[in-house]
Amino acid sequence: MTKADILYVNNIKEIIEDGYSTEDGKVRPHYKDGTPAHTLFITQVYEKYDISKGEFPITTLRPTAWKSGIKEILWIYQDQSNKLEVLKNKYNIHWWDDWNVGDGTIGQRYGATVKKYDLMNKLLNGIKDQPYGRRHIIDMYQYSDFEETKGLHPCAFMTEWSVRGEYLDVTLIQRSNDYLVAGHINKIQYVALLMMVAKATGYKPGIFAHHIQNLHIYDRHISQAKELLQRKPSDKNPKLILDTDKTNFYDFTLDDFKMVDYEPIKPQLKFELAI
Ligand SMILES: Nc1nc(=O)c2c([nH]1)NC[C@@H]1CN(c3ccc(C(=O)N[C@@H](CCC(=O)O)C(=O)O)cc3)CN21
Ligand SMILES: O=c1ccn([C@H]2C[C@H](O)[C@@H](COP(=O)(O)O)O2)c(=O)[nH]1
Repeated sequence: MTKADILYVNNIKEIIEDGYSTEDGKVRPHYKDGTPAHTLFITQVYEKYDISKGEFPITTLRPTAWKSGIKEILWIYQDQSNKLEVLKNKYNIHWWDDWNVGDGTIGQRYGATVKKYDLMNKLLNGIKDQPYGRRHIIDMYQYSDFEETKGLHPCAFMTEWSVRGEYLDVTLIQRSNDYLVAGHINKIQYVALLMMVAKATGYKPGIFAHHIQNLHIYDRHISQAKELLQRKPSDKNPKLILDTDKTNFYDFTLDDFKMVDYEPIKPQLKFELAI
């Protein structure tokens, strides 16, 4: 059982047993049939994985769409796009379709924000020019962007980066996390980003930390959560590897990544999305 599996099971148990229910109030998301999508949630969850010591945040209790997750990261930070057409045609990902704001985009959000403020280049140049700087931050939570267009506010919205000798560490700050639909994917995505930024700036991937303000399970996902608690994890310790000589951040592709020792428990679970 990996560290990730232990934390995954503990968080699911804590949410089911001690989570606070939103049923006493109004909520924004709803299911396709119009029913409000309530959650059980816990707050201020913090996890730390030392990638340089072989720790890796992937659960083996279910398959994780890690390839699609990495492709979404390329869409945000390399293409710096908010266009669903790019996500579909270039990467064959459809999971943002329900958040089309009406013009084929997800609004002035995520990749469009990275582009508007040139956040990725500022980060890469900042780390190269002043390694021990304490201002290496990407912040996609921009209120002026929210006023510009409709759209879901970014969930995994901020990263803070630190050089520590030969290592690069990152903290992902996430305001809201749909634990069973995206929780497992979000972590892999940002380890992949850590690996790419580290390679592009000449460091080794160090510590990945993740702070989640509101970690929730939707009411229509509770039976799947209980099913996960019944499963026995794999005895393997999977790892993601970025295996390439490339050093230009914008040249990395999915094919440069390999997942080794990955034998997740099947079958995959199905979820009704809260929109
Ligand atoms: N309620 C909610 N949860 C989310 O996780 C979420 C949103 N809304 N809104 C925007 C995006 C869309 N996200 C999604 C939506 C669906 C899948 C999903 O269905 N994943 C399946 C299929 C993977 C595949 O296509 O390969 C999975 O097995 O992980 C994943 C992330 C993450 N975000
Ligand atoms: O990368 C992502 C994107 C979205 N989510 C989830 C978290 C919430 O369940 C919804 C967003 O709803 P809000 O009411 O805006 O919080 O999407 C995620 O977990 N990861």
